[in-house]
Amino acid sequence: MTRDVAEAVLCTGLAYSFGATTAVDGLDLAVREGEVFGLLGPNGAGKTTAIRCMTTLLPVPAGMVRVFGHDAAGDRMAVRRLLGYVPQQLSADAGLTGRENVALFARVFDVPRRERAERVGQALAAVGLADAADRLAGTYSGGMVRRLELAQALVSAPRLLILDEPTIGLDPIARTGVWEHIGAIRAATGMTVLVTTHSMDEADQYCDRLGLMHHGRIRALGTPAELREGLGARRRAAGAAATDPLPTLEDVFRDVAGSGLDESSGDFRDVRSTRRTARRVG
Ligand SMILES: Nc1ncnc2c1ncn2[C@@H]1O[C@H](COP(=O)(O)OP(=O)(O)OP(=O)(O)O)[C@@H](O)[C@H]1O
Repeated sequence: MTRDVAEAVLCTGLAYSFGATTAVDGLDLAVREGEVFGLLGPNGAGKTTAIRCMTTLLPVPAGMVRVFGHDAAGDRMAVRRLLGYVPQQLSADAGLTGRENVALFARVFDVPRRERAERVGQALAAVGLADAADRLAGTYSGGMVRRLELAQALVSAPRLLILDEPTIGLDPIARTGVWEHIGAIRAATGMTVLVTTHSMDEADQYCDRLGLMHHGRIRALGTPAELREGLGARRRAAGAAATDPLPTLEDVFRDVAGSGLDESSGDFRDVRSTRRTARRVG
């Protein structure tokens, strides 16, 4: 047990299938306490399914997932108390104000009644929504909705924040805003962050370490620089000139995922994702 405690998340041979479809296929992963860990991978790689297992939303056998040493199967409530989760799907209610949305989560997560109003105010301030707190969420821009969802996840003061594609569908300024708030909150609290993203630029800029998933498993793991340099070294060993430019993260991604980027099934999923986002922010 003590060996695992420094790890915010430890997945050991994590496997999950939907009927005949294997979504996660023996995932081994350790997310270290305090880091921002990015989970990358083409559409259908199994990222969301893996995350849903970590959050206990999908049931897994004992021993496959531990969160700060607590087993996701045997100790579900302890795991849930430790984490905040921002799913891809809209979790804010357009008919409530920002403050009411966050207060709802405070109640659900058992924030003590006496502390609730203060904690809700703090969470809204932490994501830059103090001034807009009493407006209906239906009047918010896409970036504000995402930050509101961040506040909902933060109100229970989680040690681990899990975000599934937090910037999808947002313009560049709103994206930067979301990341800056995540960075500031993490600096203030030491919280661990696990994030999925399709943006190589964001992964490079904001994540301490990355895991590239393909067909349900981690295929490459390291800091963005380690991943780029590793591919560069393999290319030189295979005959590339030493003067060739260093590979980009996108090159690393293509090297790992190969045809996964071009699968026609990915296009449909992409479109579905984008539509989902358009609906959320519309
Ligand atoms: N509820 C479900 N029922 C059946 N199959 C599912 C379900 N959810 C996911 N899958 C399948 O499991 C596999 C992994 O999907 P998952 O959503 O975990 O991938 P992902 O890496 O998160 O993809 P994306 O980047 O598009 O979000 C895919 O083949 C997908 O079609």
